[in-house]
Amino acid sequence: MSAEKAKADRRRQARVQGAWNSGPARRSGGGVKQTNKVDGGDASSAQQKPQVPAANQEFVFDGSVSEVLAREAELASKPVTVDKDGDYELSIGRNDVKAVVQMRQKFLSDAENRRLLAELNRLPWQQRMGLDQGGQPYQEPRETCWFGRPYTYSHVKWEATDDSWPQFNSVMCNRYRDGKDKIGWHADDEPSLGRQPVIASLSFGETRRFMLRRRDCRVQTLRPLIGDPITVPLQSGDLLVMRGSLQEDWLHSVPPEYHDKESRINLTFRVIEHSPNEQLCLRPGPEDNENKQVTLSARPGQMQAQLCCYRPRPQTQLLVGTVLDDPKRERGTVIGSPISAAKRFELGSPGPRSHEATGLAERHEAMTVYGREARPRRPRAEPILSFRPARYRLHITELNSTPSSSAPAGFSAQQ
Ligand SMILES: O=C(O)CCC(=O)C(=O)O
Ligand SMILES: [Fe+2]
Repeated sequence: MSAEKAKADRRRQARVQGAWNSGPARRSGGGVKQTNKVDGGDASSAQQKPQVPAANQEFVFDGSVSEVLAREAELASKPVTVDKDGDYELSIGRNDVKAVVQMRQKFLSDAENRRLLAELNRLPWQQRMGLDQGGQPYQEPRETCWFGRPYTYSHVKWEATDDSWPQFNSVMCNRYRDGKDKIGWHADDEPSLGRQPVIASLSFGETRRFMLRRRDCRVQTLRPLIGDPITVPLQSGDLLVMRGSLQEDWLHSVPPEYHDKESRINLTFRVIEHSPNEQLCLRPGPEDNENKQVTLSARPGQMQAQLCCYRPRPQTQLLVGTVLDDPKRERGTVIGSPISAAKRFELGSPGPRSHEATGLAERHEAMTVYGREARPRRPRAEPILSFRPARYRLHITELNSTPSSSAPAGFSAQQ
């Protein structure tokens, strides 16, 4: 059977097993259930592709993952617009974590929106220089402003409504002065945001198109079918929340417009878990013997990563070198070569994007890295993110050696 025919068969099968309806989602035992609430787009292209859903209908699916993928592919084969309030499940990612956008139109009242917009225009906007992927400098095609920890902007208050809402501690501000200003395809997937971050975006001023497109496809053969972007027209006062695997599996952008546009301001509220290469400078105070520790990252119901610094008894010969993991004791211990001078520690979790933190330890001071399980708030499902001491790499270099120097002084260990 040719690949084309196999694809067509899969799509036909998905059509037979799934059914569009306008009522509430049907419960089913077992299988994969996916509820999509998407608009179908314009009528002319709907004619070419007969299985496109009508506006506001729901698709309830009982079937295998490959059938769901075929269904997704069919949906993605024509442009989709997210322009109504609702929670949109765009795809199912690793560990069955869904990529979700939540739309709340007119989240802010017009009066509140106007008042905030006037205030926002007075922020210290800058047009900053960045480096593109080839390392070439470029000027950002919009104005930006950042408020990180501590969070000082106080006009927008977020009350947690349930424990899946994080306590935002930072906000990225973008000002698109006219239709030419834009932000290119990207995902907010920096290590400092943690895995599967919740990002809340508030828009002010001119309506602009926020676009979403699949970064990749889990089933290679479907790749050509997954590609048309989803359009989210973001109007003044709209709240859009990105969560789940959205940053892993999707890219987003605000493209330039080819007709006149007024200025638009967008705020994206985020949780910065830690800054890469942050100097933790964990040192027990000279006078006291107090141990110090810092939490690198913590998520409700999941492992907490901590870096702990303590002053051992004077007669202890301190050894530094690798991180041992003892799941029973739930801690890693730093052992190895003796510390003779101040050392720099770089702590990173493995994987394509490593989370890194740097700590300092002086003679007679020890660093311990450990993860401990936070008390789960709800029954633990498949963990989305777990920090396990055994998976940490600990690099030890002399303080005065540059990070890029080939072989670190001392030694470098990887579990
Ligand atoms: O302007 C927007 O709606 C999106 C901004 C954005 O994606 C970002 O700041 O990362
Ligand atoms: Fe973004």
